[in-house]
Amino acid sequence: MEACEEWGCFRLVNHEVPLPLMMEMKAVVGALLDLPSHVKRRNVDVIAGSGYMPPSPTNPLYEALGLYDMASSQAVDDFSSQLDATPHQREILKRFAEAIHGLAMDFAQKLAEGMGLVGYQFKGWPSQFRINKYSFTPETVGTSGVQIHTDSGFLTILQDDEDVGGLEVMDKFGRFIPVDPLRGSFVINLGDIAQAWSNGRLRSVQHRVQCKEAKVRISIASFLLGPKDTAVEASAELISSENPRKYVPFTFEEYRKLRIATKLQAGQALELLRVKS
Ligand SMILES: O=C(O)CCC(=O)C(=O)O
Ligand SMILES: [Fe+2]
Repeated sequence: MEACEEWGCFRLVNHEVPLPLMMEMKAVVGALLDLPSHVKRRNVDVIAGSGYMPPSPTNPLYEALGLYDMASSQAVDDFSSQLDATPHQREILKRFAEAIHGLAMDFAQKLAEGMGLVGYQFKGWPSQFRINKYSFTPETVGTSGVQIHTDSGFLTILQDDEDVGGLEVMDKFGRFIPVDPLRGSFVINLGDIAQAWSNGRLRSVQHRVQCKEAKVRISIASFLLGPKDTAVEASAELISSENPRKYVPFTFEEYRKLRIATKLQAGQALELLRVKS
């Protein structure tokens, strides 16, 4: 809880996702991202921005494939079919999605307990999954692979590249701190929804990816987004006269649209939803 409040992120070790599954998953996503562009383009958006993101003028070295909703075995199957995944690749994608969704649910539950909320339910919260490839070159060393942002959802389970570093998180004083790779572990990031849901107690961490060396870097980010149909709002237990409500209630969908429309990617969109005092 201290890490979640002070930093909005931490490295998770001693979890139950088997190392061989993590390594096989890394190999599978590497192979999928190596597919020809016309195949990757079949991975179309289910919600805005959820599908294939080809290299762009702003981020020529970055591309990503995505899947919404990883808690749905049908969606995992559809994703696999779009990319002509082999039976082995399908099996790995399925097992990984199940394991990570389970971990996200467990961790969310622990966070709720840590906040003193009894019986809070995250059931039905959708999750999205994005596999990122950064094709760094000698010329790009020192530049940004992904610009500074916060994650818009509740929490992110990131399997960062176990060899190639570059992830940096911002501390409370605005300094970027490198997060060195650690094989077999995950980085947990809290996002904007966690900050609103906790009435500002949990911190949505600003982070970016820098190119440190001329290598291919692959990361697997799984986002537990937010409630599907109900509003994001801090529970009554967290509100008091000394600690009044900080954000107006909003739905995840509204928030996503706000982030896209305003192009405010580093947490400033949430500030627009602050209760005016
Ligand atoms: O590639 C990484 O390590 C981080 C990616 C990231 O921040 C994201 O996909 O939101
Ligand atoms: Fe992120």
